[in-house]
Amino acid sequence: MAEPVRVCITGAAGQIGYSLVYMVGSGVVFGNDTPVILHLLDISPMMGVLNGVSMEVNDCALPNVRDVVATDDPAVAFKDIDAAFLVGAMPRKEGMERKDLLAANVKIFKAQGQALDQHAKKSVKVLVVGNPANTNALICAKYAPSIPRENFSAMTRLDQNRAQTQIAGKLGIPVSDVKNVIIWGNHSSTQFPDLRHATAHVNGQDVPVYDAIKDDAYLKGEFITTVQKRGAAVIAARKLSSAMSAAKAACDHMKSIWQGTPEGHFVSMGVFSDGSYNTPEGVMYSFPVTIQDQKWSIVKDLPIDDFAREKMDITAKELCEERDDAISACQD
Ligand SMILES: NC(=O)C1=CN([C@@H]2O[C@H](COP(=O)(O)OP(=O)(O)OC[C@H]3O[C@@H](n4cnc5c(N)ncnc54)[C@H](O)[C@@H]3O)[C@@H](O)[C@H]2O)C=CC1
Ligand SMILES: O=C(O)CCC(=O)C(=O)O
Repeated sequence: MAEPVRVCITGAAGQIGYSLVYMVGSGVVFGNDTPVILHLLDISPMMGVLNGVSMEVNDCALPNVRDVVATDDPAVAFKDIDAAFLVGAMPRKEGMERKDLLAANVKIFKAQGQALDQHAKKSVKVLVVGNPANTNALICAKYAPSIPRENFSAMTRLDQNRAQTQIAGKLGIPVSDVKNVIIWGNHSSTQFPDLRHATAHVNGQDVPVYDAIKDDAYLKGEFITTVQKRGAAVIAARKLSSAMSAAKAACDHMKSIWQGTPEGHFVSMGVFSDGSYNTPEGVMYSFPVTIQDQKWSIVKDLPIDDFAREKMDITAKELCEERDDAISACQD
């Protein structure tokens, strides 16, 4: 068996945490041959609940879980960790946009960036889930200057999973037969779920989704708004934000980082823009990436038509505004 991987989950006493802790412990992310030591962080008033979560993980008798550390001290939670799921943050309520959370949540990510900088391994891979995820990831990386900024990413995998599922449902095929859907930009209602480069496995071959569905009005209209507004639809139905699906997407994202992407497949995640596709350099923009040896590369040179360009610019503008607001909130 490999050496244990130390994995921190923040907000571990919350909704997403409740599913995520189990999934990470089950071996689906780091591999069945890789033991994990779970570092669970939440705030002091939640320690009773967190201890209950910790008891339950132990009671799951998961062969991969070597130890569980439950704490309200970031210095303990981030000590020598290899991977972090930063979930702990306030979720939005009905009627709010995710950016309405910025002022409250961004300071958490400033403080956690500083703590990661001091206590985590320099090779730590940090996935930011707490909203607004792209901008929180940017702030977290900014305050952790000793950790390479490529090690930080923001979650748009839930949007990718939602988009794939919509298309699979429309075609009546398994979700695994839809590939290379792209989420561009922000994990917000301005995101652009793009099917121009996606394929579906139909009648024994991979065909472009546009050719398989043959309904441009749907693909450029209802499909996009359904994915953009899916988070709000779940809140309206459940009176709570997505949790099980968010935990699954977080596992998919970290598994892609840890285990790489299969040949010919790409996945979407928020990463630092290098200006690719004329996006603003330095914001955490969601791009299609491939991953090898735990390093991501933006998929280059995909053709972008006028329809896509306009949508990619709208979400870029929002990310620049969020970045500016976040930087001033951190100076207050
Ligand atoms: N990027 C994405 O696709 C998604 C992001 N989210 C976001 O994830 C976040 C968490 O959502 P839920 O688990 O539903 O919320 P929740 O309210 O059920 O749990 C959040 C937990 O974080 C804890 N927490 C708050 N401040 C903390 C801090 N400084 N350090 C450690 N823990 C802290 C809380 O005590 C609570 O236990 C929200 O911001 C939500 O909007 C949710 C779904 C999808
Ligand atoms: O929509 C929200 O604000 C909470 C959960 C989320 O980000 C999502 O479901 O996509």
